[in-house]
Amino acid sequence: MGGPKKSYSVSPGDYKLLEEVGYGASATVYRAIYIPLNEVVAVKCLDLDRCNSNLDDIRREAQTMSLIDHANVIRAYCSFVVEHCLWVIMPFMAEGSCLHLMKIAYPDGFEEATICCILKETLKALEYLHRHGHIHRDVKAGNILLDSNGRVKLGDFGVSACMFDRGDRQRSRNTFVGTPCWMAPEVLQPGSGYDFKADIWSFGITALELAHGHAPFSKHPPMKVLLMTIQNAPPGLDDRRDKRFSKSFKEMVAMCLVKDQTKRPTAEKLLKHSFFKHAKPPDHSVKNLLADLPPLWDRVKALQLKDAAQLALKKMPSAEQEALSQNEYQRGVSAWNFDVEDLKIQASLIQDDDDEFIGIKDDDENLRPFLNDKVYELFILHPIKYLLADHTHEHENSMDVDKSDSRYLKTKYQVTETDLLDSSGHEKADKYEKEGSAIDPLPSTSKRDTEVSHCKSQVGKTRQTYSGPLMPASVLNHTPSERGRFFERCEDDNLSATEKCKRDARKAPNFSGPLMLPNRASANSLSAPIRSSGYRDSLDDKSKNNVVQIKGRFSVTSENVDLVKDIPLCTVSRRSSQGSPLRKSASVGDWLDEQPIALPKEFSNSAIPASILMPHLQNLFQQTLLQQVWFHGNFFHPSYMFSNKI
Ligand SMILES: Nc1ncnc2c1ncn2[C@@H]1O[C@H](COP(=O)(O)OP(=O)(O)OP(=O)(O)O)[C@@H](O)[C@H]1O
Repeated sequence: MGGPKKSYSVSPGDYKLLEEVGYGASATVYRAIYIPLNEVVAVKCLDLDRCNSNLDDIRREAQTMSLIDHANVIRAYCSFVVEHCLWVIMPFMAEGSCLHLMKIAYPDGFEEATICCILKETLKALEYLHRHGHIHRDVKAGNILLDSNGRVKLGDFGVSACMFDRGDRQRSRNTFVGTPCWMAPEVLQPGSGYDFKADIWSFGITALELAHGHAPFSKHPPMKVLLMTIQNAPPGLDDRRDKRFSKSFKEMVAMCLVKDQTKRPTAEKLLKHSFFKHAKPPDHSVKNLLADLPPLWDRVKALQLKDAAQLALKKMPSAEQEALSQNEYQRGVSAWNFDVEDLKIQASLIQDDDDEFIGIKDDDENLRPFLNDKVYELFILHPIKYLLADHTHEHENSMDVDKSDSRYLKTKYQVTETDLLDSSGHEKADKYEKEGSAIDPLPSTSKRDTEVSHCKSQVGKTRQTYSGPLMPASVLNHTPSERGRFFERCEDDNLSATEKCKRDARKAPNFSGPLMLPNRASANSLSAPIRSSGYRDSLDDKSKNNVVQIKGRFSVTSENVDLVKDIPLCTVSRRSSQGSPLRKSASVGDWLDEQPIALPKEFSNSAIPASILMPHLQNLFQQTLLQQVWFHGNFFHPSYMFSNKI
């Protein structure tokens, strides 16, 4: 928009990669200089090793992204393949995502005026995308990006959706991408198709995320999130709990979070809602949020550190973890227990909205026994305070940190798992419980110092939370050798940025991003109508009949979807809860052939019994995990995964 478009070369040598400014399930994002124009850009390095897609398809998808032309949507300047990566060159959004901003400085969410402004800009982006036939499919605070002027753009459009797909084009159009907490019920539910209204649901969830600092159900394991989305009443702003928000905000959110997608408003209509009438311009209200924050890359490192600490906790042997997380285990919400009976228990434990608040602080709270109070407060609860402080004398009691604390804070980010955890976490937990106070930090050792100096930001890239990731048991229940492998991935300062990028692309997978659920080909059957208007006419007649989804200019159809062919079957067989054998294919289609999942009419959206939902959801998970097994080949061996109760 506005002015002639600059052109950007497709030569990697023209880009100098600088700091890492973001990471997601499929990509690492760097700040970079485009040397010919001496301009700062963002380079998103997508890992091609993990998708096995046809490169032409991926390129075409990226080109589609480059045609996007709207002030509120991130546009790709160009894209090209560099060894194992697809590099997507984009405008650099210097303040990163709203999610990062909340995590670092606004853990309880933003004020209403700010939320209103961010949401309005996001809605304009959605209105544009929908009008042009795109479904974003991953609307969330993590994909709402801010620049230094407070401008708001919706990012992560298009490419990531295709990155996880495998094989031919038709098949790739039959894969759903999303992140559990933000996924609309119809997307998860057997027997229903979905369309652009799924974005409106995600938009409503994003509104709650911006209001509270986290998405509803975000601390629950993905399986439970799926169940809650389908079975519970829609989340919303509560009159009692959310007194600080206006009636019109609450009403607007409620309109988005209607389970029946046909009753949700379009983006265009929503823009006319009274809530958005008095939205302030972003350079006013959003820019204020950004004052006095450290540079994005420092924030990202701080968050990686926090994630690493949380991950370190989760990597503890199960007995130790159990000692710390008795409550969680008792509630049946341990992350990766896929036993159907257990899942039924989990479902029966889902009672009311308050449930989501039980777990909100779990991750942070779980770290408490292992950290000195001040370290805990600085690093975990208020990382921004630490970032903003003068660390020149951090070894000398700056910020009132004891000398013993500063062993953990040697330099800003040089803290490893070893620093954060006692070698005997269990003992520490016991001691903590007995004494009811924080435990003194471990003495620093030379070995630890060596590890510290070698491991920096890499650890954070395997972040894992309950809200987003699908993390197989094999990841959580690490064997010693896997733990070793994890911490092998240390920063080598001698690597050039380009080498770093290439190296990152080969890293172990990160499951913390979007959940990819195979689209249900039979469920989204020929009869599944596209409920959208406006862009349907652009589809040819043949595809109209079989449309299950529209993605970009491309329609998703159910014909020619041969999901079984050329996808290896896993050797392990398994039974559904009804006792029918499920074939272990990476596709969903063959399973669907054997196990039609259309539900009897009497089961309304919110009243599907767990006994019916469980096999379905279990299957979705299973398929997703199988996808991951297939993608990552040697890294996760199916037999290992299935031996872990999946
Ligand atoms: N153009 C940009 N400028 C600055 N930061 C960016 C830019 N694009 C992405 N980021 C940062 O990088 C993070 C990851 O990017 P992105 O969401 O595109 O990756 P992904 O692997 O597709 O993520 P996801 O897990 O959401 O699918 C974002 O959350 C954001 O913080």
